[in-house]
Amino acid sequence: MSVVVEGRNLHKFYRTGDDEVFALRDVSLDLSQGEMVALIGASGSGKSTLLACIAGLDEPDGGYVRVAGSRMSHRTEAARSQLRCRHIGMLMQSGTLFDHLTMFQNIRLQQHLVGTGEDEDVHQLLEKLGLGGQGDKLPTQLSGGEVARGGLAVALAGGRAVLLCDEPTAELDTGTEAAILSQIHRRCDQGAAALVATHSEAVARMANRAIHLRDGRVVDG
Ligand SMILES: Nc1ncnc2c1ncn2[C@@H]1O[C@H](COP(=O)(O)OP(=O)(O)OP(=O)(O)O)[C@@H](O)[C@H]1O
Repeated sequence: MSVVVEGRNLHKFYRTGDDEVFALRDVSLDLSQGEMVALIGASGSGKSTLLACIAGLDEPDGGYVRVAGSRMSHRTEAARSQLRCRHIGMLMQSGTLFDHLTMFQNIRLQQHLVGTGEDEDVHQLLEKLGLGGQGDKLPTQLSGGEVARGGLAVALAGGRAVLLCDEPTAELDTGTEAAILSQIHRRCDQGAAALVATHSEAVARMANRAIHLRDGRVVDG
């Protein structure tokens, strides 16, 4: 299977006052089509920073990221956004849905950004995630578990090649966790690559392999 995300020698540090925090130290990784990879590490080990650098939401201070053959890092914000919209679906703990749009409209917006337009059936996507009949509701009218599944619907919309998930099942009941994981897994079976930052053993068990981070470095198990 071909490599869709390539991260090489990534370094990232944050400066707060006189202090520097090294969030990533020489991190390299490949994600290939069809694989679900768990990103595991203690709080503060650099998981969110790595996801942000891959997604082009942040720039690494050293090294580079390529997504679907195009350079993501060290480009203008507009170029990074365009590449992200086209190739990356993101599932965060919060903030992936627009509160003033219904679930249906949230998904349509993503499809529009990806350019898949009317090809994909929104009702079917909602149905698959157990949200049939919730399409006309605003995210604020849904439960926590429904919002989480709605976030996944948005991440899956448009059939993008890469899924980046940051603690997608934290604080969810086991039923919702299982529903979300099985949909991520299914999308990988269809050819996507997923990187899932997690503390959850259930996620780690379901993944094809795991990348462990400690103090910003990739370590063995
Ligand atoms: N904007 C920032 N400014 C300063 N330091 C930051 C910033 N963002 C992250 N850090 C620091 O960088 C390190 C890595 O943080 P990061 O959020 O990537 O870890 P994480 O593994 O995702 O943690 P968690 O599991 O708690 O979400 C931590 O030491 C954190 O305090």
